[in-house]
Amino acid sequence: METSPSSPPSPPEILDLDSIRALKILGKGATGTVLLAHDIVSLSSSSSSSFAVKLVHKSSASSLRRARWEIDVLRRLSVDSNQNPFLPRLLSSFESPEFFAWAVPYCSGGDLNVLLRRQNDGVFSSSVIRFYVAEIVCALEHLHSMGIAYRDLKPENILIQQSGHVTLTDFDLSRSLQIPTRPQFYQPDPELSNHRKKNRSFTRWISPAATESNKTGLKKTRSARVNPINRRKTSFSSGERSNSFVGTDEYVSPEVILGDGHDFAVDWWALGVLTYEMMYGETPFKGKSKKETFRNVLVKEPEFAGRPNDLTGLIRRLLVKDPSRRLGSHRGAAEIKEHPFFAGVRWDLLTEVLRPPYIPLKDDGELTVGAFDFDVREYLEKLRTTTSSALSSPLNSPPHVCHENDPFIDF
Ligand SMILES: Nc1ncnc2c1ncn2[C@@H]1O[C@H](COP(=O)(O)OP(=O)(O)OP(=O)(O)O)[C@@H](O)[C@H]1O
Repeated sequence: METSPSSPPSPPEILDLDSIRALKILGKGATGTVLLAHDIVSLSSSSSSSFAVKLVHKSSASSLRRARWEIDVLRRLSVDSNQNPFLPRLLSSFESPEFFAWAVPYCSGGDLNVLLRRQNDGVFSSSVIRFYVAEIVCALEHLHSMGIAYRDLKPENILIQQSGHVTLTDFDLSRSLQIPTRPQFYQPDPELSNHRKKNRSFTRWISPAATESNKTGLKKTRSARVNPINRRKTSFSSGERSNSFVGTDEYVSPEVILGDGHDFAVDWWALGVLTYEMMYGETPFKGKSKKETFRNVLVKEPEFAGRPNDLTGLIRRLLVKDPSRRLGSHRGAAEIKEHPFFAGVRWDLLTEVLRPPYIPLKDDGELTVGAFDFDVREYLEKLRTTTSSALSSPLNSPPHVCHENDPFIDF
């Protein structure tokens, strides 16, 4: 059974659109536009005073519902006891009859998809994969412990903070599910929390070519949503499962395609696809068409070049088609953390790693306040009066291509 979020924390600050200016468009997805903005009242031109503002037009019942839900999740993540270093928090929000706008911390390093494509051979080394996957596991563990299945894990939704650590973004497809009551599901390892030493093991650098931030384009490259091939009506057999059909086709799990209901294990499947993509530069089940991709997801076993090792072993265990046998399905993230690929990882010290694989350059010129900034209200007015596909930005960014085949009927 789906659960409604627990009682909302105290309301965050209202985002005052008259006191902010936008510096550039950071990205456009199916539902929203994300701007880099700064507060003109604070009079500071440093990048640390900048933040990201997501704008969503209430163009349909589904965009309204999804934006409300995303703000709700962010609000819950902002409560002191729920804050996590790999998840965003809500800085402020604003709602008009036509729009939602909300501010979250700015991640200056772009997304993992762009970073991966900029590597010479389009792949990460296993130590870099270990670093990123470890942080993503912690983020998912935290969401699951709050009863939230993320359901949209893919490289485009993993942002790199100025510190080099990751942040998950885009919670509009996430969903509240009942937290499993299995013993030890979310028990942290008491051994780990006793030690607080610095860990410098992840010191490998990524190609310098990656130090440019996302300049390859503004829209997400592969954010096409999947079409339902089987949209059975909800038939929950247990309170922990959801039947809505969501995700991105190459990342979608077998149980979602089959419409059998799904739970937190969908995130561990997507983690397997993501890890495979970081290792080989391509996803394991991609076909020539969506239909072929789904068929592959259902019947094809992932192919691994080279000798088996801990990394391929981890991926294999995550890409088990039966969700009840998949790594993570019984004791959650604890099972994944115990996998030999992570041997030696100090889970409690991830944020203290001094040199993550890639640290974005500090102000690379994009944040020159006053040079190109534009009025957010004027931009909203343009959004209102122009169809999304015809809209061009004040900074001549490419037109937004919308990939949506709205899968949210059940949402
Ligand atoms: N905090 C942030 N810092 C920097 N860039 C960001 C931030 N939040 C979002 N972006 C950029 O904006 C893009 C779109 O953001 P987001 O995924 O939230 O939008 P969306 O409309 O919900 O996308 P989707 O089509 O997947 O639903 C991201 O891929 C990223 O490039």
